[in-house]
Amino acid sequence: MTAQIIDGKAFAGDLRAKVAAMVPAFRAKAGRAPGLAVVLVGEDPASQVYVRNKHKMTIEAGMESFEHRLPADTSQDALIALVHQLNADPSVDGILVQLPLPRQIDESAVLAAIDPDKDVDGFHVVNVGRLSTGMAGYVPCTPLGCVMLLKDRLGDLSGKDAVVIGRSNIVGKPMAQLLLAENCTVTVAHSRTANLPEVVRRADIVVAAVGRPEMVKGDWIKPGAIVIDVGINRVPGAGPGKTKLVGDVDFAEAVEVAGAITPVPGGVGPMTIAVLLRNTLVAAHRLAGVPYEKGAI
Ligand SMILES: NC(=O)C1=CN([C@@H]2O[C@H](COP(=O)(O)OP(=O)(O)OC[C@H]3O[C@@H](n4cnc5c(N)ncnc54)[C@H](OP(=O)(O)O)[C@@H]3O)[C@@H](O)[C@H]2O)C=CC1
Ligand SMILES: Nc1nc(=O)c2c([nH]1)NC[C@@H]1CN(c3ccc(C(=O)N[C@@H](CCC(=O)O)C(=O)O)cc3)C=[N+]21
Ligand SMILES: [Mg+2]
Repeated sequence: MTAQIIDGKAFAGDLRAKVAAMVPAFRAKAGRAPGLAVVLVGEDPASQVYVRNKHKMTIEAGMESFEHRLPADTSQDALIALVHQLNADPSVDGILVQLPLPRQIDESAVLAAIDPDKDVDGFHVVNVGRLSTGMAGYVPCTPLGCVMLLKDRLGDLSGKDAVVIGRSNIVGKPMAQLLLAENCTVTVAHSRTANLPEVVRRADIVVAAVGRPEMVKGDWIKPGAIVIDVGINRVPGAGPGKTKLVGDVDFAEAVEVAGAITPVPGGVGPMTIAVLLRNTLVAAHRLAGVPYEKGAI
């Protein structure tokens, strides 16, 4: 049996179309477009690609995109001053500071400076606390995108055994919180986990967010399990100087065992940007006082 391939790119395209379809009504009521500000510090090539894609898709959704590019030697105070300026700007509904930041800058200090009501990444401690206590708030885009794909495939997730590999603040931990909120039995694995293959073999749902190319092997997967591969790893490709993207899961092996699996590229990655636009639309409604039908998208 070969796994079904979960087409995150198509799902994300539908989600972006739904967001775009709601923008004209918002514009009519609020007298302005939703606005997303993206701040990039330094010249990391991968980050530049993501920021360019975000800008393009924000415009395509009918929203305003404000790009702020700062040099790699920017001070923490200067970055926080920009964040304060964006907090106060009524045309900005969402603020995203691209991570990772250069080493002279304390990430948590910058995230703490973002107005929680504009924190469309869901990284501010207030939104982290809201997620873990079941209050409404902004949920990190990548994990929320993963849950959307899982619910589309499985419907109700109640009672499923889920294993999340990775415990970062931006993927693993919020992923575990969301699965818990969906009534999964959640195990969070990490670099100190003993017998990782055995732990993964128990899971009906496997979410891999590790950053190690093709680490999760086919014989770690319970037959029929759903595999969500968050990993984005650039590795040498066919031919000199060529590179390709692979996930944290050995796709060729896992596809023979899993019930369904996300590919890399074309799986979770495109969902992240679509959810970012969705969160920005929600933020715009809240900040402008325009009612947003709960669960509209
Ligand atoms: N598709 C998307 O939109 C996004 C993709 N990503 C990708 O997801 C991956 C993870 O990102 P991120 O969470 O930021 O990464 P981090 O490096 O912040 O976290 C990696 C986690 O994996 C764990 N880990 C490392 N090695 C092992 C191992 N051998 N066995 C088990 N666990 C291990 C670490 O454990 P410990 O805590 O013990 O060190 C850590 O918790 C990356 O490939 C990244 O590029 C990230 C964000 C968005
Ligand atoms: N504040 C902040 N928020 C983030 O959400 C954030 C961040 N910082 N820093 C970096 C990570 C990574 N990330 C991705 C977004 C889209 C794709 C994506 O679209 N991937 C495509 C391929 C893209 C390519 O070809 O390189 C795909 O998987 O099909 C991947 C990764 C968001 N991140
Ligand atoms: Mg990190």
